[in-house]
Amino acid sequence: MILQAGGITHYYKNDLALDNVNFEAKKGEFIAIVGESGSGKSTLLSILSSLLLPSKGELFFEGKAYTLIKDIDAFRQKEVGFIFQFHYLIGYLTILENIKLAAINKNSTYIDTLFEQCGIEAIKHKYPDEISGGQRQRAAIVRALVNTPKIIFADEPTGNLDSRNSQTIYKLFKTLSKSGTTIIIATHDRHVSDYADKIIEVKDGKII
Ligand SMILES: Nc1ncnc2c1ncn2[C@@H]1O[C@H](COP(=O)(O)OP(=O)(O)OP(=O)(O)O)[C@@H](O)[C@H]1O
Repeated sequence: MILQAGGITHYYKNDLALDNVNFEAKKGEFIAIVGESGSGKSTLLSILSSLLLPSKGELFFEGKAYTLIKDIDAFRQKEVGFIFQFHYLIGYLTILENIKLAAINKNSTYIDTLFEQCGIEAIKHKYPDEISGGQRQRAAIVRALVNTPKIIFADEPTGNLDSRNSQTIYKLFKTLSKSGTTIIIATHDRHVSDYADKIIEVKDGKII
């Protein structure tokens, strides 16, 4: 297992958002966390990705407890990648400059390969407001991949895309997972079941 979580419980002040959740992901697995609004998907994803500390529970990355990871900043920069509903690209920079900003290793050949893989090589010198929403989200995927993470976490990555663009993103996730990157996404979109290896449904803070 690349990621294991046990007994994850989370409270926001006194409100229970997650109740004793267990979760595991294998290398190269594409897992979708689905559920109604407010069910706890984002909270679970934030905890799994180390952005939020749970009130209770244990997390392990490649068998090592998160609490024992000495350099959590390096972990977030190198081992995992993040994609959000809003791409957070910087409007003053071209797509390529946005990617290079995030890249530890600025090797252009590797970055070009990612652009090709995500089908957006033609727009790399454009600015975010000159391209479509689907292209912006694919640029955010290139950025998430640039430091060769082992796991990609995506929170509502297709939340502002139409169904055609959503399918392109899911297909890309599927291809990435087949080449060994673990993909964990939170989404309302049940069409993801056509692509994901595993669907986890969250309801009222519990996995059902
Ligand atoms: N920062 C916060 N402070 C207080 N309560 C919160 C906070 N974030 C989430 N909650 C509450 O925790 C519960 C789970 O929220 P969460 O955002 O994880 O659900 P979700 O399934 O991702 O919802 P959505 O699909 O609408 O994003 C909800 O009851 C929500 O109101």
